Amino acid sequence: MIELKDVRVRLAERDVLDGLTLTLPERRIGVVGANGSGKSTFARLLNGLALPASGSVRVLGMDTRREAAKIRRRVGFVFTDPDAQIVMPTVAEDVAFSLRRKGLSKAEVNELVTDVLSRYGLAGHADHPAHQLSGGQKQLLALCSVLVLEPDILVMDEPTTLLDLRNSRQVARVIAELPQQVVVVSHDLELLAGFDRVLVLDQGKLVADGPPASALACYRELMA
Ligand SMILES: Nc1ncnc2c1ncn2[C@@H]1O[C@H](COP(=O)(O)OP(=O)(O)OP(=O)(O)O)[C@@H](O)[C@H]1O
Repeated sequence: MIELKDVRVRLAERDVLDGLTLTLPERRIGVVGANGSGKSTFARLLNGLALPASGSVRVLGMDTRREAAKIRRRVGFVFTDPDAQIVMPTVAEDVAFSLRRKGLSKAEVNELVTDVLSRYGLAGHADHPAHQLSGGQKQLLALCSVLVLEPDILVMDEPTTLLDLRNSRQVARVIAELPQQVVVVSHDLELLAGFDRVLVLDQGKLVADGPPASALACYRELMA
């Protein structure tokens, strides 16, 4: 559960989000809006990477201002650029690196890594250099490295921006099958069409909020 109460975010002496009051219990939540409308800032609010200047953000019952470290352990964040998230030389090592703080044995780590890579079609690439994967495979690897930690909530900032239609659809299928709550910032309207709820931001304000059909119609009108 995610709850925002009268949230305002200021960056460089400007309100980039304002007046956001939301309760988000749905499993698949999309966020759409023009460039610069505040979507990434909204995503960053959900794990305490951005903090409200006023109002409050509560995630899993915790206030992001007071318990950001705890929240970050339970909210997985997938950034737009997978290269920024890949830190180890090979695919398997990169996923294993995510598990370094879990205190698991080598065999347990190997089992979890093998399992997540095979679930997302990367098993054959386990020993390949991570930076030589295609853009889509890198995006899947970044997702694997977050999912292996079994977060309670997954936040994704434009997860299909770099992808062709086939890989976008693969990520859409992955998202559809995930058991946890997922919040996705995206310009990919095909992806968001299958979600439970879509928020439309414009100049830092929530201008539409509802099922994808009506929210995306509002977004299209805004962009016309
Ligand atoms: N660190 C920062 N310092 C100052 N201003 C910032 C900072 N980060 C973002 N902004 C500003 O806040 C506003 C919202 O940015 P944000 O990245 O949240 O928008 P967005 O909707 O995700 O945009 P896009 O679709 O282009 O990724 C923009 O005007 C941006 O210039």
